[in-house]
Amino acid sequence: MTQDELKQAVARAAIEYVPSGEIIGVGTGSTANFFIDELGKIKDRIKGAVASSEATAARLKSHGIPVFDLNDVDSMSVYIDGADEIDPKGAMIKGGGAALTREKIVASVANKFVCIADGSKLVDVLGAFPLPVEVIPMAQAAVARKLKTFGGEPRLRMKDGQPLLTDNGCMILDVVGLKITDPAGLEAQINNIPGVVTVGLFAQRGADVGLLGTAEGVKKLTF
Ligand SMILES: O=C[C@H](O)[C@H](O)[C@H](O)COP(=O)(O)O
Repeated sequence: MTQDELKQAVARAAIEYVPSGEIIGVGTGSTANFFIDELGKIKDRIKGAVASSEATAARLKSHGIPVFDLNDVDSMSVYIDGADEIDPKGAMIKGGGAALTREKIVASVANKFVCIADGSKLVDVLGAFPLPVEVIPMAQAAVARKLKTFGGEPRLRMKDGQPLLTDNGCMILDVVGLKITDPAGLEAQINNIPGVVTVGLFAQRGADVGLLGTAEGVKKLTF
């Protein structure tokens, strides 16, 4: 099976977690995109969705799925999204697609986080994937100096020769070479650096369910 087929399989499996008549939270990225395409097939069953990025909002709308402003939604049963890495306790690295801040906000309002990913994303220890940190632009050099003290090498994410700007008008530092043995502790420490908007560690609020695509089928993990 190709990686895309594995992503499609978990996207289909996630439909089981979509409650009828409700608004759900929807993540960002290639796996989330496959999920949105599946959601489009059952769109009449749901009231709508809250999007974690402009790209996701556009894709939801292209399927005719109503997109709600988070400020108009008090709670959601479920948030469904991909991950760059997930560990055996459900802690994740996210933000490879630069959507980490809105993803963390929307996920925080949902009762259940369902992580959908191909099986290669399951790791024993987080950190082989560079850890994204969204920063206020005027603070990026100062934050980078602080991040070095954690033992990693921060690199400013670029696009077309310019620093990439997120949906929030901020920049991303990707921290290479971290071996993350205490994800929740590191999440708190990095979030505490002035100028950091969000760190792409989702450990204090990790996944509740993992649907992982493998050649043998979709494996379900509960955390
Ligand atoms: O910012 C992007 C998100 O955190 C994605 O959920 C993550 O990068 C995984 O993306 P993909 O499903 O494309 O591997």
